[in-house]
Amino acid sequence: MIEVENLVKKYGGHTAVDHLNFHVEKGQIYGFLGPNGAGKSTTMNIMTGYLAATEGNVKINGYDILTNPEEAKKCIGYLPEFPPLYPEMTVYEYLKFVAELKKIPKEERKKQIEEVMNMTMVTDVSKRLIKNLSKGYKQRVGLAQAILGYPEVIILDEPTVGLDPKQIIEIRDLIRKLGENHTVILSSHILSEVSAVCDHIMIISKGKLVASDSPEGLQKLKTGTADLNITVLGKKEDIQRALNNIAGVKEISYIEKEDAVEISITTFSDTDISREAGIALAENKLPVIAMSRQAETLEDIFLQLTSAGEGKAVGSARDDEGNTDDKKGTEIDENDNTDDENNNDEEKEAVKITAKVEENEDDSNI
Ligand SMILES: Nc1ncnc2c1ncn2[C@@H]1O[C@H](COP(=O)(O)OP(=O)(O)OP(=O)(O)O)[C@@H](O)[C@H]1O
Repeated sequence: MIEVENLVKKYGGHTAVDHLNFHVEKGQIYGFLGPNGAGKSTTMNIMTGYLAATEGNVKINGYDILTNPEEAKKCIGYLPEFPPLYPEMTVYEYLKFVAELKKIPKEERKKQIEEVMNMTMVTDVSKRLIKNLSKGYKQRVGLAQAILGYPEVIILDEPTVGLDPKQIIEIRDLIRKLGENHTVILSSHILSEVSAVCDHIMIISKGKLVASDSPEGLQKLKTGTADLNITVLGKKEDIQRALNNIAGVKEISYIEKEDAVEISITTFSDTDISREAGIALAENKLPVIAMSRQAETLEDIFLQLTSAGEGKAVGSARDDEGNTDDKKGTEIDENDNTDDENNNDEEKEAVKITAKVEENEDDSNI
């Protein structure tokens, strides 16, 4: 349905998209996931004919987007990161204008406009000027114009940005519904967003595809470990002695503070030694002042993939022949993240900030 081959985009000396290859099959929801600046919008703009590639090509239903743009574009509905809305038009006028541009037969226009307005929940504001709508409602109008004409492929660049939590859930439901009859590709920098709705996730980092798999397949990239962090009052030697005989410990490290020791114990995720460790420390009169256990999450994998090595392929990314690479996780070069440790921290921070923004998103409705 969509074939992206050897795609490269350079902005001056900066390579935003770096030899991307992937295929999109009919009737699935694909998530294009990557941190800010990974190259998602650039790739989507090239796929939809908004931007020319430096190298490589994109075919939609066999039509080359560069040499046969009219036929290729007929198959696509696109919600860009910044939807090209006309602020002086009402919602209905704008959708009518888009329906004309998309050459939807006159007798079908009214019905289709009403259907997509219902689907995107903008019927209530159909007579309002677009410039007076909130960001959330503008985004829905952008989505409505992408769906008009019911194209085979719907491409959505960060479709839930600027929406409040309730609207995010509504738009996710809508995307799931669209996925029943359309191929949908959506981009996001939020892992929970794509894992909630997508059948297949492509992770992009620094312009390269670093993983391409189902959410379940990506789960398998987990190392299956959990970290138990304990802060104990006492001497390191006494604590070491107390914890010495506990089975199931993969790794243990101690950081000595003034009168306390911070212990970090790595175990397999199905082994929880918190109770045993607590008892052993209590029996040795070593007071525990804090204890927490954290299993590795899909988010950790996302952070590892987008900060490790310079975009080495993992997961089952297809090669040019459509073969899949089954060596899941084996090609992440752990020694190759020389200057990326800081990025990892920055990205962790970015993920935290994103989560906060999602939680606090303003719901100023219209
Ligand atoms: N017109 C442009 N001129 C120069 N550099 C650009 C231009 N557009 C994008 N870039 C750069 O290309 C890289 C990829 O940008 P792109 O917008 O595709 O990333 P993204 O993954 O969509 O990020 P975001 O989620 O922040 O939109 C970034 O480093 C960006 O600064």
